[in-house]
Amino acid sequence: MRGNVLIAGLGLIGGSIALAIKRAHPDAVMIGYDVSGESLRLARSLGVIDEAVPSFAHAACEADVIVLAAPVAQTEQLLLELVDLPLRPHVIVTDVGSTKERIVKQAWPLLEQGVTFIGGHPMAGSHKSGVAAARAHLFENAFYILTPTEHVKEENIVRLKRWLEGTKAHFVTLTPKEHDRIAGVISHFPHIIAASLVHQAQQYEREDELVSRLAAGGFRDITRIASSNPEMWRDIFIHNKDELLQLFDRWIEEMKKIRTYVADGDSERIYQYFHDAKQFRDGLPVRTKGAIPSFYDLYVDVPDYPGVISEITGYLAKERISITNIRIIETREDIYGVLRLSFQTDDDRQRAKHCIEANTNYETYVV
Ligand SMILES: NC(=O)C1=CN([C@@H]2O[C@H](COP(=O)(O)OP(=O)(O)OC[C@H]3O[C@@H](n4cnc5c(N)ncnc54)[C@H](O)[C@@H]3O)[C@@H](O)[C@H]2O)C=CC1
Ligand SMILES: O=C(O)C(=O)Cc1ccc(O)cc1
Repeated sequence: MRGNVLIAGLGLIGGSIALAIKRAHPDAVMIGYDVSGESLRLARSLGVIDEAVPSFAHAACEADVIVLAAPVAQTEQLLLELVDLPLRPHVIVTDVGSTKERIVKQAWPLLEQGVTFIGGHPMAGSHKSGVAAARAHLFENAFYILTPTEHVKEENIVRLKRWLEGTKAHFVTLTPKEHDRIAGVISHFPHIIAASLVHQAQQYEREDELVSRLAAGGFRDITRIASSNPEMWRDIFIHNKDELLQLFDRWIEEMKKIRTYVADGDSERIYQYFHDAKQFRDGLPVRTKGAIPSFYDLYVDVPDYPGVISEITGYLAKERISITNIRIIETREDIYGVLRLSFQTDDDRQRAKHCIEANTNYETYVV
């Protein structure tokens, strides 16, 4: 498809959407806007956008598709800015925010003006942020929720899906309320649990500094998302307050229940508790990418000679370090190294780094 695609907010998600759209529609002109001049420059130099613009309003009026990819509070502001602008009549406005009810509500004045707004949420990402972490394949196989209101014509939903087909995501239509309820359980609330576990460990560490030295394995796995962007999660919690308050209440009841089993030494119930959780979790559909992405990348500056990849994978295989993805990146001044290796866990990545450094003279980088 041809046309001007304006991405407002060039971070991890805006950048990844831009790359995915360009991959499927090479003739589209990708135009970027960001309040941060640095993000804008970086997006341009990484080739994530074709043009960087200083004015959102001006670019919006020339756009055929507008993707709002700022944090949710700023997305509300951007929606306000769009009201009363002389937008192109066929423009499709969408967003990528992690919450939907407040955003869709904020889009009502636009919808009433006859502008097509379709709320969106690609349900994949990372605890990383910024355009440097953007990938065209970030959303492959992930669910991409759309929350069109009844104002939106079916043909425009189809048109948006075509624009977004390079994401290779699976589109699912939900109401904004349904979205916020489900995202609350499986995405938002777990971030509070992860953060609270970290807080708890930090309090214990005041009594014994061994706590953080010994925190590894399971603790690191379950608390990975506590390293996410605090601003982004603050805004999500403010937006999805009602659902989250209910989740807090249910979680407290859940903790009381299992606490009683432990206090009573009720081994059968404790066993059953873990057993049932394992059964449900083991039955969850496995996706190669999506809600829990593997995002532990190591860049290796390798010389350009045949066999260099098998040399490196050979060293890793000897130490039984599994690689989840391997890719040669075109040499560019602003990308570290040329070989990108992805691992399932941070521990694997660290082991790989030591292994490569021990066996070769190649420089390794964790970005
Ligand atoms: N990080 C993740 O894993 C996921 C995030 N989301 C949603 O995507 C949106 C963006 O998140 P990320 O890309 O992770 O954040 P990010 O921090 O990587 O990027 C956000 C970008 O928006 C820019 N920005 C802030 N205010 C702006 C404004 N008023 N106008 C234009 N640009 C503005 C920032 O300068 C930054 O470059 C959020 O709404 C988030 O809820 C959705 C799915 C996954
Ligand atoms: O790091 C992770 O696994 C995430 O939790 C990614 C994520 C963050 C926000 C979303 O709205 C959707 C997915």
